[in-house]
Amino acid sequence: MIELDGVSHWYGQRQVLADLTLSLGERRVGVVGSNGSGKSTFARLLNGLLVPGEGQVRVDGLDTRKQGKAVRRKVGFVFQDPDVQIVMPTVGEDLAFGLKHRGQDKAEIARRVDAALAQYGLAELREHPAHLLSGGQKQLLAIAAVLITEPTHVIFDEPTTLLDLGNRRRIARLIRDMDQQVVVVSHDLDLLADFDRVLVFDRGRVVADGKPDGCIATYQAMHPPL
Ligand SMILES: Nc1ncnc2c1ncn2[C@@H]1O[C@H](COP(=O)(O)OP(=O)(O)OP(=O)(O)O)[C@@H](O)[C@H]1O
Repeated sequence: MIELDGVSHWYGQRQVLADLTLSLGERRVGVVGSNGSGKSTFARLLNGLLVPGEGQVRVDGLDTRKQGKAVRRKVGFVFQDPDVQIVMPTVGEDLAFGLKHRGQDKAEIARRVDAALAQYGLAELREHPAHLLSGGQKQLLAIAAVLITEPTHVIFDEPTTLLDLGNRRRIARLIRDMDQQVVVVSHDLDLLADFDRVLVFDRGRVVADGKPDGCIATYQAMHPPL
C-alpha cells in the first residue's frame, strides 16, 4: 500500500503538486496527464527519490522522509531513459550490480542473473557491452535490473516511450504478468487500458481517479482533436 497524506511539492517558488491525499492499494495503477502536470515528480515521491515539500508519503507504513533507504529497497524505479540506469559495462554485470550492492552471495547472484537473462530474452547478450544495446534492449535490461532485486512495488516513468511496437507489447505483457504492485506513468493510453485504476493529473492535482475507461475518456475530453 502506498499512501500520500497532504502532499505538496515545489521547485523553488513554483508549486508543482498541490495537496494530494491518496491510498494506492491496487496492483496496477496508471498515471496520465499533460506535459508538466507533475507526473514524474509524483512518481519520484513514491520511492523516496524525492521527499515532499509538505505532507507525508508512506509505503507499507514506512515514511519516505524518515526511512528512505528501506523504502528504496522495497520500491524499484524504472526511468524513462535507460541510459541513466545502466551502470556496468556488460549486460551480465549490470544485472549483477544491484544484487552485489545488497550483499547477496556469489552463487545466489549467478543463479538470479542466469534466470533474468533467460526470462528477458537477453541470454545471448550476457557479455555484450550494455551501452551498445538497442534502445528497446536497454529498456528491457533496465527493467530486468530493477526486477532482479525483487522489489515489492515498481514505479515506471514512461517505460515504452523509446520502444517499437514489438517491444511495447513485450513490456505491456511483462507489466501485466508482474506480481508486484506497479505504478506506471505513461502517455501510452493503450498500455493503461486494462489497469485497475488510473489517475489523471492536471497542473499538480488529480482531476480524475477511477477505472481506466472513464478516466482515459476524461483525459481525452481535456484535449479534444483539432
Ligand atoms: N528538478 C526540477 N527543477 C525545477 N523544475 C522542475 C524540476 N523537475 C520538474 N520541474 C518542473 O515541474 C513541473 C512538473 O514536472 P514533471 O516532470 O513532474 O511533469 P510531467 O507531468 O512528468 O511532465 P512530462 O509529461 O513532460 O514528463 C514542470 O513544469 C517542470 O518544468
